[in-house]
Amino acid sequence: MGTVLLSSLHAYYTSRTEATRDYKGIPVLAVNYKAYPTAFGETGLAIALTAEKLAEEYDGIIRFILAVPATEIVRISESTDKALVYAQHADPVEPGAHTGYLPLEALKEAGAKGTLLNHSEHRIRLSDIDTIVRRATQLGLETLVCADTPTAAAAAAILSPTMIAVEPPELIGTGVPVSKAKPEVITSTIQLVRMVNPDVPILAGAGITTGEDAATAIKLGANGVLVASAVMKAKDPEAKLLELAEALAKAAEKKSQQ
Ligand SMILES: O=C(CO)COP(=O)(O)O
Repeated sequence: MGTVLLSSLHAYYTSRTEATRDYKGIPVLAVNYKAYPTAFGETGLAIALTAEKLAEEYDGIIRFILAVPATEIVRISESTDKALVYAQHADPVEPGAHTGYLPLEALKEAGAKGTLLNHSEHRIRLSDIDTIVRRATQLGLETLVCADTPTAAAAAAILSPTMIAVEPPELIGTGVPVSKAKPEVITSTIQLVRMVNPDVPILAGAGITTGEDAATAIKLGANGVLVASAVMKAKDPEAKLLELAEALAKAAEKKSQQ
């Protein structure tokens, strides 16, 4: 790719992402609550309070994101600050006659700081991702776009979301970690995404269960992990969050010394 094209793409990314936080260098621990029974009511809130406590302890070391069900955004965002509350999906509509849809403005009003988009369990069209990322940036909301393959991740990265996550659907919820079973998915994603977007943080997800799984993702070059069942189905979610946070912090520190 020509240098002129690359530098104009870079200027474009900078203009699109300046409304959002600087994630550079700080590993991300993103927890997707999905619609697990523990995601709602008191249990969902308890997990968020634990994450908030850890986010305060690990301030400047780990960035915590909680992608919670739409019904829980108000409750959880009222009790968190350092752990950022995201929605799990947004629709490409403005407030108006759209029964059952989730406009970005409504998510923001409820207290969300961003939204997950295009999860394998809730896919949307590329053109809709483009619209939502653009509008979210204007509204000061972050976007974490999920992709199922390295090429899909690169396609999403060109839209300049706040972050990208690659998650092979066949490993989601299996407890078989992408970082060990399919490390090439992470390394190819990094390689392809960096060809079109030099800065966007890249998370790895699917089957990430232990601190070691998370550390391996960092070793492979990921900027963080997106996890669900390991935390939401844990007997002790607090211990699991701590295990993941400690491992991410250690792996990131080791990496920065290399
Ligand atoms: O889909 C995921 C996160 O968005 C990954 O799910 P698991 O962590 O349960 O494999």
